[in-house]
Amino acid sequence: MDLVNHLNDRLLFAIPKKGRLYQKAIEILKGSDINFHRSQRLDIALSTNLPIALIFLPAADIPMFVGEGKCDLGITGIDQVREANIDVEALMDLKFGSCKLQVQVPANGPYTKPEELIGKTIVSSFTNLTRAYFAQLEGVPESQMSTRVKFVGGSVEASCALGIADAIVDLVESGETMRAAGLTDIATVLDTSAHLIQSKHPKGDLTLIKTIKSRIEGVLTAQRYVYCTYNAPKDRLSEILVVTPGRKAPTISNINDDGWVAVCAMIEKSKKGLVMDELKSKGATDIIVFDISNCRV
Ligand SMILES: Nc1ncnc2c1ncn2[C@@H]1O[C@H](COP(=O)(O)OP(=O)(O)OP(=O)(O)O)[C@@H](O)[C@H]1O
Ligand SMILES: O=P(O)(O)OC[C@H]1O[C@H](OP(=O)(O)OP(=O)(O)O)[C@H](O)[C@@H]1O
Repeated sequence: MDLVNHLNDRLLFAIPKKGRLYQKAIEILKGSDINFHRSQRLDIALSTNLPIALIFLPAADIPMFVGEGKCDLGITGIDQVREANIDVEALMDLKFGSCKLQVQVPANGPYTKPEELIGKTIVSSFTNLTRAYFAQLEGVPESQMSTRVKFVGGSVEASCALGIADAIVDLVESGETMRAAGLTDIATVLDTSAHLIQSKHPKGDLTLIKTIKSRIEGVLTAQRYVYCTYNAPKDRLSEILVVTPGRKAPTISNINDDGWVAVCAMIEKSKKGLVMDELKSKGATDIIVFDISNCRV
């Protein structure tokens, strides 16, 4: 099938084609019921249930495609958006791909503060952000800065050991790569995570964009919350409800026992242990927690 000829009447949605963001981005699409079949080695996939075409691109190229309006929506790291210095709308923090862009130096070397690197050589894949950071540190425009910034596309962490850099600016999540290369961090240039981004001048159907956004919000909410239900004695209800206020308010239903009601509320997954302990200690019984597979909020 000539896929390119099927793109005109579809909303183009840019997705990272590989790397750290790929798997989680695919999970978001699945959770949002955006079904598609991607043929091997093809970077375009037509959704089978919505007028959407998924365009698989390197994470670093997505800001440009969305910024220039070639794609209406995209998923990429906010680091890539800032590095590309392209004007797009950051619609939503997707809460994955979280890491820091950091200044790193040899752990047993002479540098302990970024100011000590002024006039030295820094290697990074994020040369624009690195230049901007050191120009600001020097207090001069980039055209006048003395710090040299060189580009390396990958394995940036090897640059100091190989003698091409005094320091690097690279992403750190667990810190394993940094420590394995004998480096330590001395400053943070940027905190980043994956975002849903939108063109400032979308060409596609605005209602569809709104629907996609609401579905993705639903996926994120379903990941963050669980559904909690329990029975509560009426005479302690007010103190028990404080524990599970719900997103809007808890649902309270009568049950076939005059002294009791059933309560349902969404609670934060990360707090469920504490919430269940507290409910029990205040007299609630039959406390059950369910995962939420999907929701709209
Ligand atoms: N260790 C990490 N932890 C979390 N997020 C990361 C990490 N490394 C990168 N990211 C995020 O993923 C984005 C893409 O990085 P990645 O290293 O996957 O790039 P890539 O060049 O597309 O893939 P590859 O490294 O496989 O060539 C980064 O811009 C950042 O937002
Ligand atoms: O702090 P950590 O958990 O070790 O993660 C940091 C590493 O992850 C990224 O690289 P990636 O592994 O994606 O490969 P790359 O160097 O080819 O980009 C990043 O560039 C760091 O090297």
